[in-house]
Amino acid sequence: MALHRVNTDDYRQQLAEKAQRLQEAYRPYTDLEPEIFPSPPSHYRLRAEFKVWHEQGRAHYAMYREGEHKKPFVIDEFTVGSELINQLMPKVLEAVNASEVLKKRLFSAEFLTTLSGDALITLIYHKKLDEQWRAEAQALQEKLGFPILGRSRKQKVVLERDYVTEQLDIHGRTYQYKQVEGSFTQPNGEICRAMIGWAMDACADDEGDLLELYCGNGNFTIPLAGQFRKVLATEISKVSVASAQDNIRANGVKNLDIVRLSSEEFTQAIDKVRPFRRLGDIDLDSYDFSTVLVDPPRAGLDPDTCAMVARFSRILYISCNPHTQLENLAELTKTHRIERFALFDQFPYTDHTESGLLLVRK
Ligand SMILES: C[S@@+](CC[C@H](N)C(=O)[O-])C[C@H]1O[C@@H](n2cnc3c(N)ncnc32)[C@H](O)[C@@H]1O
Repeated sequence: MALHRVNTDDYRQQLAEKAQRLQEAYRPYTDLEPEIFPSPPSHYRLRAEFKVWHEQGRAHYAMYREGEHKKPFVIDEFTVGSELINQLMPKVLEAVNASEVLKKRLFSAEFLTTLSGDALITLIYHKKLDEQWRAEAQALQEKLGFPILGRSRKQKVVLERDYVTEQLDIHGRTYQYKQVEGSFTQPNGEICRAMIGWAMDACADDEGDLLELYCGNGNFTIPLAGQFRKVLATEISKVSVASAQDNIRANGVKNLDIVRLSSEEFTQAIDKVRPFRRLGDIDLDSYDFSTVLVDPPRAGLDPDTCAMVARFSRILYISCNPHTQLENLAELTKTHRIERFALFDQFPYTDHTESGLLLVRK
């Protein structure tokens, strides 16, 4: 289904059906009913990417229907996108259509917004971006009051900044995050808050140290650091690690180290298969890990990481793909039982499901 327009009256029903499907799928491993975290029924997506379609000299936003990748259809609203995306869409399009320089060979427009009201617009072209483009994009940026970023093959033109700043209120505290264009950020802001709050509750009476793999920009790590003695987090993306370092400073966190290591590399490091210079002076033996948090990409945990994670007393496993989480559960439930089970409706009106599990050693 194309998601530019949705029927919000169906929301509760589709969520109930999704919860039932999830419960059925996990029944081999747990009798628990999932705790359900609903999304706002509209305007929940903080980022959006549109194809730009040119017709009779005018540019339009367009999307593809699933399975129809040759023929996009033109849209003029995007009800699942944040209010701010919907406010910016016509303004950007009007300015593009009023300027040959901004319009010519523009093929994609991306919007990144935050719950706290920040935004960044990326315009992507099939042409080299020159001084004239820069001047016109600068004028548009000033008119909009939000930064514009230009991209084309091997070119990235940052006029003001290439990131947005998010502020999330969770359990009475406000956390600040730098979110860089092109790097991973949770698409549904309210669900992101719910997931972090749930993870904090799941670790509330934990003592010891936390290890986090796939930590992104420190989205979970920074609030969770307040609940542990020491935290070590790892992530593969250079850009996300750099944002995480900035986010540590911005939030005044003192007990957290972030290292750029893939989960496969971290598994080798902790098993002393080989040393990693990227660990610097971090002594892995100085940690008394009680909990591991994993939030892997759709592929789930590779077999070696899964086996390493199974050595922890408590495993907090956030997943955007129940199929791979279930594959990992076949292994993890040999040693652990599921104590908490949650459904976060990150992607309403689609079959995509985000789930959370707390596994505790039997
Ligand atoms: C689903 S995102 C979660 C990020 C973070 N937990 C958050 O809430 O924003 C998965 C993250 O895993 C990272 N990643 C992908 N493959 C990885 C690997 N093999 N090892 C470590 N990190 C990886 C991605 O760069 C991405 O930041």
